[in-house]
Order: sequence, then structure tokens, then C-alpha cells
Amino acid sequence: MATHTGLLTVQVRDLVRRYDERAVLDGLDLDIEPGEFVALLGKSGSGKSTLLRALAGLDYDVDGSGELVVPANVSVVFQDSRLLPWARVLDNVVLGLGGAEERGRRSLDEVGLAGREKAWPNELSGGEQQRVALARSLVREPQLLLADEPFGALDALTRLKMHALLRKLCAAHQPAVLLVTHDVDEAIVLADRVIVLDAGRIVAEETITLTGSRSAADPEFAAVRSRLLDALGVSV
Ligand SMILES: Nc1ncnc2c1ncn2[C@@H]1O[C@H](COP(=O)(O)OP(=O)(O)OP(=O)(O)O)[C@@H](O)[C@H]1O
Repeated sequence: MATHTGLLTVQVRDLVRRYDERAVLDGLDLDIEPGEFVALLGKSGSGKSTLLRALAGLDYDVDGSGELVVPANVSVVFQDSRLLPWARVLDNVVLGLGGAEERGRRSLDEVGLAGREKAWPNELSGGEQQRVALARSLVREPQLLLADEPFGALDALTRLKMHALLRKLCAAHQPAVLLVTHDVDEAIVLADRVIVLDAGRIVAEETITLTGSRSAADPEFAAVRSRLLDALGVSV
């Protein structure tokens, strides 16, 4: 059930989610403030997508318990764009929002796709399709944006462009964000706070105080990366 608190955008207390009696989330606590960008790292199978699905309300049939407060207006972006292949780009963006064509056009302009309104999804590159998915999410002005490895399938150069775009969009729309990623550098570049999930709980947290373009060459960047890799059990 979705509830809006006004104080915190997300409030998770003692969240448990089980598959076949195995606790994948094991008493997890998490707060996200309005407009805060949180990146979630964790080994494969640590429960990142399970947490995201719980926040998105997409796991109503899963066994578990705990307190979960999320806003009413949540958008989700996945690794694949999940556009409807039989609907043109603009129609995908405004799907279900009667009479929102002008807003949809503005959203497409914001993601750099002005002029592509009438294109079919399969006429776009993977990166362009993810831009449409972002436009579709943000045109709804969500209080919370959940993103599950949204750039995971893109090449390195396109990823960098998408990082810049996402930062710009978040500055303009100011949703709270929970971004699941495997990429430690992506987490540091984008987030206000990076958390690490292990064995169903948050085991490490870094508040990112780097300013400007957040260069990996910055010694502070390297120090944060090293602590996060440590928490992930990766020795370098
Ligand atoms: N529907 C399901 N039925 C049974 N087990 C599941 C189901 N969904 C997830 N799991 C299990 O829960 C655990 C956590 O899965 P989850 O997808 O949340 O991990 P993840 O951290 O997102 O992994 P990855 O980084 O590989 O995407 C895994 O062991 C997975 O096999």
C-alpha cells in the first residue's frame, strides 16, 4: 500500500522478503529524503531487484513482512526500455495520460529526442529507447524514480551521455531516486548517497561529498571507490 509522509519520500522498516523460506531481504531499513539520489550496489543475488520491486509494489504475492512507506506517484525504469512496439514514441511517453501530448513533446525535447515523436520504437537505438523510457517516467513528475540498471545494456560512451542526461533531468524534476547498479563508478558519479546490500541488509553507506564533475582521477573519488569495493568484497 502506498502512503505519503511529507517528511521522507521512502521509509522502510524491518523489511523481510522470502523466497522458498529463504530471506532475501532480512530486516532491512532504508530512508530516502525528497529529491535525494541513492544508488544501491550489491553482489549478484543480494536482493537489489527484490527491494526495488517491493518499493514499486510489484511483489504483492511474495512472502514477507515489514513497514514500507512510499509515495503515491512512483515511476520505474528497467534495463530494457519496455516500450510498446506498436505505439509511436510520443504515444509511448503519454500512455495513459489523456491529453498530455504537449507535456510529452516537452519531455522528449528534454531527453534530446525532439522531432522523433512519430518514430516507432524499433527505429531508435538502445540509448534512444532508454531516453524515451526516461521521458515516459518523468512526464509523470514522480516523487520517486526507481531505476533497475537502466544503463546496463548500453555501450560505455552512451552510458556516459546517459549519466549526464540523468543528472540534468534529476536537477530539473527533483524526484527522489533509487538506482540499482553494478557499476561502482556510476554510483559515485550520480548519487548523493551510495548504499551496499549484502545478505538482505544494508552493510555500508557512503555520502558523496564530491562536487563538480566528479572525476575518477580525484583522490577522494578513489578513496570512496575503494571503500565501496571493500564492502562488496572485491579486493583490488
Ligand atoms: N521469483 C523468485 N522466486 C524465487 N527466488 C527468487 C525470485 N526472485 C528472486 N529470487 C532470488 O532472490 C535472490 C535475490 O534476487 P534479486 O533479483 O533481488 O538479486 P539482485 O541483487 O537484483 O541480483 P542481480 O544483481 O543478479 O540482478 C536471488 O537468490 C534470486 O534467485
